[in-house]
Formats: sequence, structure tokens, C-alpha cells
Amino acid sequence: MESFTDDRQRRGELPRLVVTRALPDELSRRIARGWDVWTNPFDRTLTADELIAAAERQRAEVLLVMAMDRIDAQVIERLPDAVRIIATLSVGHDHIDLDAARARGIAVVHTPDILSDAVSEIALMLMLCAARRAREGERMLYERTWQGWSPTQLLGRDVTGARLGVLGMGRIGRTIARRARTAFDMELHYHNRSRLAPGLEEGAIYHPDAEGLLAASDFLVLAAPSNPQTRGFLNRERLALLPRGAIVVNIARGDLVDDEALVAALQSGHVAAAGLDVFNGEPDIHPGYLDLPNVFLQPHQGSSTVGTRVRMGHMLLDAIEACSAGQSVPNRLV
Ligand SMILES: O=CC(=O)O
Repeated sequence: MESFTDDRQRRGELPRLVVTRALPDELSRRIARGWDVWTNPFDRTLTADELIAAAERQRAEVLLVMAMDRIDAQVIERLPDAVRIIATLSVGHDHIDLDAARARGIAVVHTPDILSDAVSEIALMLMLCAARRAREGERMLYERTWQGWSPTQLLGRDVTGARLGVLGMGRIGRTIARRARTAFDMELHYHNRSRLAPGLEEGAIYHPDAEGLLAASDFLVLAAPSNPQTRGFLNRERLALLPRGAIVVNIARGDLVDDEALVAALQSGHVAAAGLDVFNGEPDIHPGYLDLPNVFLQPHQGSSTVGTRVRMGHMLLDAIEACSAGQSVPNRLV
């Protein structure tokens, strides 16, 4: 893209930015040094109208947005012409209509790689907590119902040596697989649209069809992006292919799962437990999950460490600066 910073620099003006949620201090300080910024003062996601009005008021050239901001074709069409870059503080970009952005000549950048470690930590946490019935154990203590150790108390599932199926062996999926193998000696299986080069497979067995993966998964981790091919992936028919007593973990996007079907499988015990960090219609949650003891829930925490969020922010700001100066960056999507 053409540089839009030269004109500004000539006029002695700072480039103009809208940030849709307050950022960690280190990032806000960097932004305050180099940008004329408006940051959403509310502790909630902006509506489409609010976002567009903010972009207009601010005459923003850049929008720094979050995965919760819905930047669909209608929003992109209504953005003022000044907007040149949309930067999302996320690796996922299913909330942005890339074709609509391309059509308006708006660049889109995101934060791949840098959050794979943090997200894989959450995936392993969900696997462990679901398998070892952490929620029920914690509740017993908080509710003061614990009667003391017993040989039959809250028996869970072995993680060590179990079969882990990864749907989506991208950067995050591979990091989860590597950790699961080295920490818990798990037998790895995966399904992707196409087979990875052997050096990237982490020793996992490739299943050319998802059905084969499901049948081989004591633990199933959903790590694929949300797109028309993956939306609604884990439906009733596919859940039935999991071995009885399997554990389901979702760190990707809520819409990969048919909630009614998963709740029914958890109720019947066909799926022994689930660990979920992402939900359809966040921040709403299917009420069925809240009534079940065998689910361990987190509020979309995958990349939420101080270090990871700060690194994600710097990565975005570097990319914005490079794109504004007309340079190319590897984390540009459009
Ligand atoms: O969900 C978070 C992300 O996509 O980074």
C-alpha cells in the first residue's frame, strides 16, 4: 500500500487511530507517543454504529480492533474513506470480512505465531481440568462438602499415554501437540485439509478425513480457524464417532461446535467431559453447559498473559507502522 505517513509528517501531524478496547499500559504508552488516538472508554465492545461514528469523528486512518468486534461487509462499506488499515489483536480473523476490506483497499493485519504458546497452555489446562474433574473437586471444597480422601472420589481419566486428536494442525495445533507429547507422552493424531510436511507433524498420525480422527481421539482438541468448512463441525453425527468417554476441548471458536449436540453428549456420558474457552455468541453461553458438572469453562482466555498481550500489541503496532510507510509485512492478510 502507499505510504500515508509522509503527508502527515510534512504537516507535523500524528497519524490517527481508533482503539476499540483499552490496552495494557505499555501499549497505550507507545500509542500515546506516536499517534493521535481515541480509545473506547467503555468496558464493553462497541456497536457497529459507535465504531463507525468513532472512526468518523477521529478521522481515523487505522482501526485497532479485537476478535469481538464484528467487522463485516456492512461495517466495512460504511467506514469513512480515511481508514486504510484494520489491525486486529487476534490471530483469528473470522470477524473481519477480508473480501470487503480488499474491495475498499483497506489492509488487514493480525497476530499469528506470537500467541501459540499461551493458547497451548490454556488447551492443556482445559484438557487436564476436564480429565481430572477439577471443577467438581474445587466446588466440593468451596461448598465444604468434602468428607476426606477416598479411593473412589472423583475418579477422572488418565491423560498420560492417551490418544490426542487435533483438528487443525496449524501453529497453535502443532504447539499443543508438541506439549502433549513431551509432557504427557500422548499418542498424536491430526486432521487438516491437507497433510503437513513430515517435519511439521510432531510425530502425529494424519487422518485424511475428520471421521477417522474422531474415532482415534480419547481427547479431541479443536484448534482450527472458524470458516465455512469448519463451522458447525462438531455436530451430533461427528460426536457419535468419538469413543465413549472421550474429552472435548475447544480453544478455537465457539461456532465449530453444535452446542445442543455437545450438551446432549455430555449429559448422556458419551462425552465424559469438556473444556471450553470459546463459545457461540460470546459473551453468552449455552445454558446447558452451566448446568453440567463435567464441563470446565474459561471466558476466552487463550492469549491472556501480560507478556503475550504486550507482544501481540507491539507486533500489530510494528505492522501498522510498516504498512503505513508502504512496506510489506508477513502478518498482513489483505
Ligand atoms: O481468540 C483470539 C485470537 O484469535 O487471537
